[in-house]
Amino acid sequence: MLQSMGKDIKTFPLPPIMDAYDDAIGTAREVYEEEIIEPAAGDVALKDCLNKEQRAAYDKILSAVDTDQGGLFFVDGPGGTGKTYLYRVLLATLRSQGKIAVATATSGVAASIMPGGRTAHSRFKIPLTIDDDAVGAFMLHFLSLVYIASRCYDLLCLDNCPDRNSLQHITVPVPMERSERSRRARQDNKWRSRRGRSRSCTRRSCWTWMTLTAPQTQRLNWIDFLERLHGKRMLLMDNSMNWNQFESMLYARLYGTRPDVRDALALSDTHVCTVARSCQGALQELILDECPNVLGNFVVCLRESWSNLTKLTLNRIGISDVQIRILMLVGFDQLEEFNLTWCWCPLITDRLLAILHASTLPNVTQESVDYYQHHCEVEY
Ligand SMILES: Nc1ncnc2c1ncn2[C@@H]1O[C@H](COP(=O)(O)OP(=O)(O)OP(=O)(O)O)[C@@H](O)[C@H]1O
Repeated sequence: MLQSMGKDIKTFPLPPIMDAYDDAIGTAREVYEEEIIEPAAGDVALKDCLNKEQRAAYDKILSAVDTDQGGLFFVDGPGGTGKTYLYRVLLATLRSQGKIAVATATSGVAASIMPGGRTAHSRFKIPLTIDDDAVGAFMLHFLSLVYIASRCYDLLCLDNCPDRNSLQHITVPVPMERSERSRRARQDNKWRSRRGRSRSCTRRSCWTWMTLTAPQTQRLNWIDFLERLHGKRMLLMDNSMNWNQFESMLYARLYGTRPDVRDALALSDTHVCTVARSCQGALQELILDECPNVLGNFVVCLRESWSNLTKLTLNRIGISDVQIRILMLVGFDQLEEFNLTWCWCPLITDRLLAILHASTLPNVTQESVDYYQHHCEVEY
């Protein structure tokens, strides 16, 4: 057929692989690859041609990005009504402002018609072998929110979303207004603990608050993950039997040093606060003291084993004025126990967690994947 048109297969070579990424630049590959996409000047100008409905969607979505409020929008319409056109303009506008807009689609064909488009499976490293569409769809949205919340990306377009229902289960958290008290405290460069002691609060805004009680191998992967999300200050509550080993690895990974304090509450301003198994009383105090001052991006609560402490943590955070973007509870069946009306909270079960680890985290070991495959009985 090609020959009949005077062509040859050699006229259509594979696109060249241009991998200019270099670890040494210190930017994550996912961010680098999106940052280098140049918006076509013509695409930015297309915004003047948007029709009324497209313009309304464009304004609403851009406003959610510009005001830092976030949002989850489902753009629907019959074929040929201009959805991809809208994405094209949005992508170009944000990219021309130096923001990172990620164009993904669930099929290669759909991805190829968006500038810089990639399949979601490729972008988020979702394994193609996922057998349950609902899980796959949920993961797409979940990961997109994680990336956006982590400030890696400003906007994510997911064209040809396979499962609109999964969107209905997800609402995006609206960051809470910080109270006057916190603002004043920050201005004074002090905050007052429950017992009236004053401490410096200048760096508290970057706390990442985690409760980690997952198996050893998984825990290390979470550290990689959070590192990638630029979360540097962490409070780890841990009930690991292998506490010393874990703690050493954590410190070595983050700081190249070992902690001074072992098997004790070690709370300081030096980025990582660790709490050992034997210190539950101290931990309780810590929660009461520190939670009102957490302004981090994430609360990650894994497992039920410290249910009471987790509940205490959540209640403390709930009554404070925390700007929490994503709360994940893993393996908690009774969400109503918690006062969660203030926060977006998907329930991540073991199965989802296994996929998350297997697909997105670096250095996932076969051992950790096997662990979940053999121990996961709860289905999403
Ligand atoms: N406001 C507009 N001004 C001019 N052309 C437009 C406008 N909106 C869409 N188009 C054109 O209409 C055609 C169909 O638009 P588009 O591909 O965006 O539709 P779609 O809803 O994504 O379709 P599908 O669901 O089949 O993917 C394209 O050629 C596009 O350039």
